Amino acid sequence: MLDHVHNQPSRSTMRLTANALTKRYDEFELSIPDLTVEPGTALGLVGNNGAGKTTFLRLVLDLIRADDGQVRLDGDDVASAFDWKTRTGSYLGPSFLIDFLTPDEYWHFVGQTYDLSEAEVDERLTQFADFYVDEPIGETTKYIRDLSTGNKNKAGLVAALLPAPDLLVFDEPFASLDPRSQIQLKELLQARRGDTTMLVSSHDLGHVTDVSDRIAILEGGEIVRDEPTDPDTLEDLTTYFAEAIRPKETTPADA
Ligand SMILES: Nc1ncnc2c1ncn2[C@@H]1O[C@H](COP(=O)(O)OP(=O)(O)OP(=O)(O)O)[C@@H](O)[C@H]1O
Repeated sequence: MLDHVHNQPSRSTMRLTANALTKRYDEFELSIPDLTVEPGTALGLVGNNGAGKTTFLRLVLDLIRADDGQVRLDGDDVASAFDWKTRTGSYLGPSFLIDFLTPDEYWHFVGQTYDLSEAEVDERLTQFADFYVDEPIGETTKYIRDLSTGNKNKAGLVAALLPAPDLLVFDEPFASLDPRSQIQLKELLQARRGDTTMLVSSHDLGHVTDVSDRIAILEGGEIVRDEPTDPDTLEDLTTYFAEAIRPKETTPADA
């Protein structure tokens, strides 16, 4: 879609809704009765190992099928519609990568799938030159399979950001990145706030708070808290998880 005043692609971000969403694995059940993420909102997902964060993100991306309910993006059920795929960038981990390609080859391959020309991909990659520093962008020679874990993740994160999608979905995007890259990634995500709907799962409470408008806590497959971020969010989250390992002391009056 073109913005005819500026002859540029017009910005439109995506609304995500989940209704009666259920996914079962043996003893585990993810159950999200009703969730809406408004266009341009960044939703952070936190929760202990096995809480269901990745399962939810995989359902959003139609990588697995729900047992009940659905995820809709701008009203379209992700399990049957296609349009959202060309408007979504995602990176859930190294299994997303094609590891017999170099990062440059991979980024151009991804660019083609989003109908970007070679020149557009090259132009867009310049914004990541300080972020992906293992080898200069445009001159990468190492195959993805030979990269360090952090550099693999950076190659995947660049590929997700490259198409400037309306929806970004990231699972543990800060994992294995060096501190400098973590700060740069935060800046890259913060620059898109308001323009892009984002789902970001992370165990780094500080980073996820910094890049999110809302934080949802998942516990045992359910969203047990979902609140806008504010200056107290990081402390509140830290207290929440600390209390899970050190339950509040009971006072004599409670006994
Ligand atoms: N393909 C599968 N087959 C069986 N069980 C699965 C499968 N995928 C996920 N699970 C189970 O679903 C539950 C939720 O897993 P999930 O990966 O969504 O959690 P998570 O919150 O992302 O955890 P982590 O923080 O460790 O990444 C776990 O009990 C997990 O074992």
